[in-house]
Amino acid sequence: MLQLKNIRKSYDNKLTIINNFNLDINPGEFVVIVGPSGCGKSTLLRMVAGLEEITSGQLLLNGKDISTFEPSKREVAMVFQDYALYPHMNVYDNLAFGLMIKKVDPAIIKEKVLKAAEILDLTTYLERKPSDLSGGQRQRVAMGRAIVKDAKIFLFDEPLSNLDAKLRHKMRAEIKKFHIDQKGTSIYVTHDQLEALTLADKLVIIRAGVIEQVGTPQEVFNNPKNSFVGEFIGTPAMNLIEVDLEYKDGGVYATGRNQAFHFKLPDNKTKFHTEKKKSPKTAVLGIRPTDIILHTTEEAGWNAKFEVLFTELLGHEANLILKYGNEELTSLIPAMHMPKDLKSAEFYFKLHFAHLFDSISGENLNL
Ligand SMILES: Nc1ncnc2c1ncn2[C@@H]1O[C@H](COP(=O)(O)OP(=O)(O)OP(=O)(O)O)[C@@H](O)[C@H]1O
Repeated sequence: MLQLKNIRKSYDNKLTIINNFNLDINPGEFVVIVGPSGCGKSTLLRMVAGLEEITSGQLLLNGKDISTFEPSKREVAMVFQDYALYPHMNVYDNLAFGLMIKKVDPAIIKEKVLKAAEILDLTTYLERKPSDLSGGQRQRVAMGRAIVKDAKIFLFDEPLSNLDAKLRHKMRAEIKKFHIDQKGTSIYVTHDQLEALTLADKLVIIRAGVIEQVGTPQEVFNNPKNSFVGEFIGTPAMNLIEVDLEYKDGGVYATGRNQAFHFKLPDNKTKFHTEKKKSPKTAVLGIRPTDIILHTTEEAGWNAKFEVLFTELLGHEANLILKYGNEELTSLIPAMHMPKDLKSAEFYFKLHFAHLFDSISGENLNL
């Protein structure tokens, strides 16, 4: 088990990049750390690898503090975004190099390299230089170097960001398979929330070096702790709409700016009032694009008319940009449901899936 306890990183004791970072990582877990560019993800990973000094806090591996250990003594292997392959060496030597430096018996090196090459389907490329490989093959060589190290913990620093979309999708599946086959523990850093949702057993969302939420992808997606997480996870991004709240007739009513819509909130969204006895005058309504659908006559209630500003056809889905006052909302609907009259189409908000966030702190009012 790997534990990060009160980890802090600052440069020159002034600029704090990571603050009070606490995380438990269980054996065999695939942990994905996701956050916007510059939030400290790579720094965190480099501290676990031993490539960056930890300013304060503890890094415990099975209870033992390894925060001052040399990288080679940490049982970790890191796969970098730019693969960090030696350009003048062929694949075999790239895989073997780390072991050669450690003066491992050549027969054992050969055995390990050939095994790693077989696992990663690289056997026919062993003589090639990195420049003669595709992006995906280079990525596999980088993973091969992690395998031959016999590491228990694999660290991935945005390993797919240099690949095109199709290959990224393929390599994502390969990395997950690699993790399962190696029976190791993986920590994977990305700013791509789709990669995060699809790979993680445990998802960690960070902003400016601080953890915003930890949970399974489903937990985080269904119950975002605040509007930052709600907007960051899920694509297209969650719509955030400022609303005024009114408390009357035993219910809570929300009104959009410019009176664009007015509706009673479902009971499961008003626990902040009924159970926590809070009565804020304003809030931010978070609603996912897939929860704004075209209104049909069977559905009663929470509907409003919008102009469709423009449409993006994505094969079987369509992204609609709706005009709301001076703002825009996004709706994602099946392409076959495209409205006929784009000037005035009626949409239905699935409010029982919406979220209400505090106007100032952004906290989910119902959690
Ligand atoms: N040696 C350094 N001295 C001062 N600041 C640094 C140093 N190295 C990194 N930083 C700063 O630390 C912050 C976090 O950097 P880091 O590379 O960890 O972010 P990241 O979340 O991995 O970003 P990205 O997704 O863009 O790779 C950034 O603001 C960066 O400018």
